[in-house]
Amino acid sequence: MEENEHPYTLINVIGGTNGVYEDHVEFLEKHFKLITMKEFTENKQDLSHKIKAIFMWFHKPVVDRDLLQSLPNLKVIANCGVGVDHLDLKLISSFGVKVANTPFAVSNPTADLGMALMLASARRIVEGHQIAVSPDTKCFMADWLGEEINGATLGIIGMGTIGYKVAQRARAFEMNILYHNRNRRNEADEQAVGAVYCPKLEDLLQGSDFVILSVNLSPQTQKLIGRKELELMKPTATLINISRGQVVDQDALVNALKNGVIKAAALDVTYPEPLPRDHALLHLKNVIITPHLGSATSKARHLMMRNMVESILAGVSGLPVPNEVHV
Ligand SMILES: O=C(O)C(=O)CO
Repeated sequence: MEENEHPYTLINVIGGTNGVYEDHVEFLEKHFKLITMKEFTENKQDLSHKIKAIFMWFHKPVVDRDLLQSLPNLKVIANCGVGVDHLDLKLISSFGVKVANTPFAVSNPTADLGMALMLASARRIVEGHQIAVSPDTKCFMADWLGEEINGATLGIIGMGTIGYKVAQRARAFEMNILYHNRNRRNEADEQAVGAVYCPKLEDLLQGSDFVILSVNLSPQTQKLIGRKELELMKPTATLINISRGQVVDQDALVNALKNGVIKAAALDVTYPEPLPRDHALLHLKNVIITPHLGSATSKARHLMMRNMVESILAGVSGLPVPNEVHV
């Protein structure tokens, strides 16, 4: 393809662990002329009218009013992942720019990770590994007792695509399922996984052995789980977060974990990420933390990239944008 046939796009990070991998770059280059943020900054005059799309890989580049003003022909921003809480959707839409995300690419691996965290916490996998590899360990199969999840009650807060996939998995583990969501799911969906709707969050919190957070971050869900909510949970319960760190009041969580208000937490997300090395959550024995691994599988990352390319190609051609996020 000739260079001038390419719709222009803007890509920020290439290479590195959090970047766009080499084979992904080759794939993108089949469709687009790629311009890095650095190249754009150094040559704004020439490039600003040419750029029609932003390829947003893990929150980069930062899209603010200045950037939007400097890209008069921008049509679409494709965001990797489902969460768009780092984007000011109203501002972007006021520039006539569309935003797309990749909800289907991330839902299975994120739901899998929720189950992995629940099982790891219940069966003390991380502690078990440390015991197994410790030079001081003399005997196995002693007192490292955990809990079984079958027959336990899982409360799912946020029954969107990811929450529902968690429910499907939990059903296979013979768990009882409660859920709380803005909108109740239809009867067929509920029956397929045996989920019971809790219009009141407190009923879910009081009745669950494991509580998993799979809500979007919004002003309504910011610090949804604070001191009051933690105190409603069973002292034997575990909190699992696969949504966003800000959904939990972390100071309240630290207190709850230190004082036996709840038993344990398993967190794929924190605020900030990573936590400062002296943060209390990193030093509590009853906490497992993973570094935001929800969508971190090679299958998901490739699918994300493919979905983003599809959204950009449609957006720059004025066609309906697949996976458009509406304000
Ligand atoms: O898709 C996202 O936004 C995620 O954070 C997946 O973990």
